[in-house]
Amino acid sequence: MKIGIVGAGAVGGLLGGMLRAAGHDVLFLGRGQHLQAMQQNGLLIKFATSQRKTLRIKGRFSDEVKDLSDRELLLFTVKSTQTKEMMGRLLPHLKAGAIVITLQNGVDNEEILAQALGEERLLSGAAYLSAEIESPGVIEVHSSGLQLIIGYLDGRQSQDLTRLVGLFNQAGVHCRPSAKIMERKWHKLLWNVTFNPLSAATGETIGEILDDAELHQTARRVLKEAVQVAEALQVSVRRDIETVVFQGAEEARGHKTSMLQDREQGKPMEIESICGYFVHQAAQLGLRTPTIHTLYSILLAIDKKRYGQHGNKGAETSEPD
Ligand SMILES: NC(=O)C1=CN([C@@H]2O[C@H](COP(=O)(O)OP(=O)(O)OC[C@H]3O[C@@H](n4cnc5c(N)ncnc54)[C@H](OP(=O)(O)O)[C@@H]3O)[C@@H](O)[C@H]2O)C=CC1
Ligand SMILES: CC(C)(CO)C(=O)C(=O)O
Repeated sequence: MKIGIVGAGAVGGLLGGMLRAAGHDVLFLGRGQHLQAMQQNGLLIKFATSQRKTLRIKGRFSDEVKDLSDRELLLFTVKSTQTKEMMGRLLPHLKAGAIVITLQNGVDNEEILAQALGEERLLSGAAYLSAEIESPGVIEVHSSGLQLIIGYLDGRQSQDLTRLVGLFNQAGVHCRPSAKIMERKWHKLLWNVTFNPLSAATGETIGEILDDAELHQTARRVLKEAVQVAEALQVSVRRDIETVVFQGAEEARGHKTSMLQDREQGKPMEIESICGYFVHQAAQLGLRTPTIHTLYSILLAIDKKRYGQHGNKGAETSEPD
């Protein structure tokens, strides 16, 4: 199958690399020094916790969106700050009938992508893995497992879905289908909103947040506010969500959230998708989310300092101060 990786960073590079290693024809779209390093030496994937310690991937690495025009499957893995712009650039080059899977965090990317593409060939996926670009051309994987749950937005079961699930499993990525993918994405988002903004604002790891009595209570307040918004939006939230989120956090004690990594690396943070989304929905629903709102203001102020008046929204084209 001809596969294209739209944003060959941590998630895209890792999953594309696994698919390439399984024998698929993969084209990686990237940019900057990371792309140059991949073009020169291939992509190196280091598994920090697994027996299979490294994987050297030789493939096609490009910064030209038009090179994706013969791809049958596209993994959409840019940060959510770049969703709209990237989809706008990709759309004119998409092969008729090509399938797109977004593996981004948050629940708002699907709306933007569906508006451009329609829902017929759009899937969403929840990626349970932890990876980062360690240095140009090198991706380090921190999680011991790589898990994906994928599905069509309307819950449709189809041969295409079965085929895609098989494709990932054959490549060593544990994948299962879901008829309720957006419910899954919401559950992941509830984890992300609980820890990502707080960690990015304070510089603390998950374990440090759990061990600090004040921050721990703040995280619990964030989750309560977020669940209130989710339920007002008719999302079916599991009853034991608090237990599940905080148990999951215990298992990720050493983890630096992607938002904190972005802050430390001078990259735009996914403030709107992870945090602003709740603030804006709450405002429309007439709900109060004071803890989330405070974190949102702090993160916006951080990005304003780094990127100027437009903050995160201007970050695609501005360099950090
Ligand atoms: N990392 C993780 O462990 C997990 C991440 N996620 C989610 O997955 C999504 C992707 O995250 P992640 O992989 O960490 O992000 P990365 O920043 O590592 O990867 C995105 C890549 O896309 C590149 N890119 C952006 N715009 C363009 C462009 N116009 N042309 C070419 N390349 C481009 C980026 O380059 P540049 O750096 O120059 O912008 C970067 O290399 C996010 O929504 C994240 O929340 C979900 C689960 C786990
Ligand atoms: C915790 C993790 C890595 C999910 O697996 C994540 O989504 C993040 O840090 O943003």
